[in-house]
Amino acid sequence: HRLKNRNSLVTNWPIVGMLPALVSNSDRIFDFLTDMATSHGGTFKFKGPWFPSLDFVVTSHPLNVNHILCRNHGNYEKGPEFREIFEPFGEGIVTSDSHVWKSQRKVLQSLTKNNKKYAMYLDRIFWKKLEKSLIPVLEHVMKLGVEVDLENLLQRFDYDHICLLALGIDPNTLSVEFPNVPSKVAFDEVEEVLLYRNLVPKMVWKIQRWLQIGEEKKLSKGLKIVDDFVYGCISSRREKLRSETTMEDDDQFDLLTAFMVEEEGSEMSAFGKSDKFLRDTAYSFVTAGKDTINIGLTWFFWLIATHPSVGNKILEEIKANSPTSNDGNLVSFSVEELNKFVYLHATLCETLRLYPPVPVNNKSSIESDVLPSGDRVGRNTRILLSVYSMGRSEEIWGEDYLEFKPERWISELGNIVQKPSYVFVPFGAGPRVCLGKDMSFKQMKTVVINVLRNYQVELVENQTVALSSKAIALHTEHGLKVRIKKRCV
Ligand code: HEM
Repeated sequence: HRLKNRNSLVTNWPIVGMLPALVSNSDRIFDFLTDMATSHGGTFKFKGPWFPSLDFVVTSHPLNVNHILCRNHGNYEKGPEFREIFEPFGEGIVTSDSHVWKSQRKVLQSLTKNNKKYAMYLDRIFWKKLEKSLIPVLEHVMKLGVEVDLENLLQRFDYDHICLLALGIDPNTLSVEFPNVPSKVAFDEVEEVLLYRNLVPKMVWKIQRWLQIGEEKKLSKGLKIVDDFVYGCISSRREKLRSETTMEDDDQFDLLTAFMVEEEGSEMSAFGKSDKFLRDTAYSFVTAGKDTINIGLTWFFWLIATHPSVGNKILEEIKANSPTSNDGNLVSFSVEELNKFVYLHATLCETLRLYPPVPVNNKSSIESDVLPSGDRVGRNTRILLSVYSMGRSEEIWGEDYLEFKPERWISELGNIVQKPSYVFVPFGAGPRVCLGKDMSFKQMKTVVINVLRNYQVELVENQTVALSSKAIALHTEHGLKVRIKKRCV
């Protein structure tokens, strides 16, 4: 075995396979995947125990990623194993495949891209949350002079916003009291257990589920709370729409309402509208959107605080493109106006390169295939596209790949350098690319501009800001402690 494994960073042991290496690296899992992929030319085959199988392929090779996400995407799906682990998602878009995914995608795409009512509602609720929750809470902690966990604050902002967007209800988790709202706590707990299911052999979590012990007991409890919350929103929305002959609150156009009010025969009503369908769609949407923007922003604020010259350039850009008098009012920009913030856009891309909120994109092959790297994958093989490793690849980004350098995104003419979609994939690529991409950029920019115009965000000294090992998304381990001070202009 020593001889066989002499060129590999991990040993493939009899019976247990490479599991010991995975377990001993579980606190640095994304770096472990990066080490594995890099030392094997970008693609690595992980051998799990003999039984039950835990084999997977991890790749960060751009041509393989392009092949899987775009060129031969028909052969790669989320797969039955992924759906089994993420069974709380039901038939929602995030876990579904084939015709179920196609019809959901068509409907959600037409809603998010072409529906004016939805776009207006989206802007309105985002603005309301910014003006009435985020800024007042920042103002409050500034006046008290206390430290605050910026990640926690931004998470609450995202959760309230995505619930308003999908379910039409504001759980109000972002307020000066920082309340522990049961639905949010439960959503987070469910996610933790799903990560656990990813890391242990199927047999283990299935036995725990059958006996209702350990993590699986936590999952059942959490899911009950989440389901009560989501089904509650569905029935109160139905009730409200039934009791109104004309839609009183015509501005309310959340996801649920959109499904309930669309004319028969339109794409949105084509599904039928069972409560279970609405629950699965809304659940997927909330989960896809609740912990992405805030992760991007958390790492952004950390990176600019640790690279003050970058922060100063962003401030100059904000000053150059904003109304001259800063009277403390918030400023809103159209997408076209936001395009002028080239350095800010570059800094956000650089942040997402090094800290992609979704660090690993899961796929599964349908038929066996040969990847462009020459690696063969069998039928029904689990494949992890390591987006995190791609962002830290010397081959893709050059020898300064570990440096935080927004300039790499700006051309000599001062425009954004468009990277091929398969080397920069924090939002995925191809037919399954993220449906919230444009909205995310718009919201991240608007939050940054309004926060930085009015406040200095200072890191609390002597804290360790590290990647979390307990989440599917790229959270920090202990949060991001900051102090907020008024910006003097
Ligand atoms: C920085 C922010 C975000 C990042 C980095 C991100 C990233 C991703 C990634 C990697 C995927 C998986 C693509 C695949 O399966 O190949 C995805 C899918 C998706 N995202 Fe996002 N996302 C973000 C924000 C959002 C927001 C705010 C929403 C909702 C409003 C959203 C809605 C979705 C949906 C519905 C899908 C499923 C698409 C499908 O399977 O067809 N995302 N996103």
